[in-house]
Amino acid sequence: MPNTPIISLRDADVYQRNFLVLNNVDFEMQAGEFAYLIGKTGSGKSSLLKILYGDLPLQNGAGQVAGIDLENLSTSKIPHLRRKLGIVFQDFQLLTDRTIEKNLEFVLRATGWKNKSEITHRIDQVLEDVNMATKKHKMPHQLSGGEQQRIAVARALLNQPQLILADEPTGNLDPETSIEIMNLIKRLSEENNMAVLMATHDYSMIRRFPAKTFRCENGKVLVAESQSLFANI
Ligand SMILES: Nc1ncnc2c1ncn2[C@@H]1O[C@H](COP(=O)(O)OP(=O)(O)OP(=O)(O)O)[C@@H](O)[C@H]1O
Repeated sequence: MPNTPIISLRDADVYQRNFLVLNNVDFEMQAGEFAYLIGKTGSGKSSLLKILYGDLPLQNGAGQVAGIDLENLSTSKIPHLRRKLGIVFQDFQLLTDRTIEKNLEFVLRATGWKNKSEITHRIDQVLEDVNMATKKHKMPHQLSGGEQQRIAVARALLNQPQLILADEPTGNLDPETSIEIMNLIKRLSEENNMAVLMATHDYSMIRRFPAKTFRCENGKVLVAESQSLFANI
């Protein structure tokens, strides 16, 4: 549907157990848009992302992600939501006991893929997308942090999502590798018209790759004014 936002929240409350982390959140992102999510430690960035990928329930308010309603999202609907998203974490979260190929195959099978040759083909495609085709048979521990994050990005791409949610994806990487990963995510977002919402503490990345920036502050999510972003650094 044209002009349907990829993410919308209306008057949404975000709880961690009984603790109200964010309240009356109105938030919207359009297809293909790239945006940052900033805010102090504990301000609610991860909690907001968790609402969007169905890891926390939306208790009050309305919301949809990639056309799926977040209100009353039943456990059985969560896999459907997750197939429409790619998620990238700070700590990569690869399965350490199997090769890169088997890591990717695991996700495809868990999301309903059955045909062996289609699985192999899709794995080769995403590894090509992140320039990691030669690492297919390696174990995660044989790769550098930056390479492991590339594989995590490839894993996020498997089901051709319209949206990537990234929680501090450069948080464990050195500055040079962080730039590489940012270039990769930016390129993939542009090539595939894929929206990206990236939580980060890394203002040097925002400075280098400027984009719309939301800030979690005092229980609210606001669009950050660009001139105030770098006032303190
Ligand atoms: N599992 C949990 N149970 C109870 N409270 C939690 C839980 N996880 C987070 N919180 C609380 O919710 C609030 C928001 O946490 P959240 O992890 O969303 O912040 P954040 O902005 O992502 O922080 P950081 O930058 O440190 O990752 C914090 O006060 C935190 O203590």
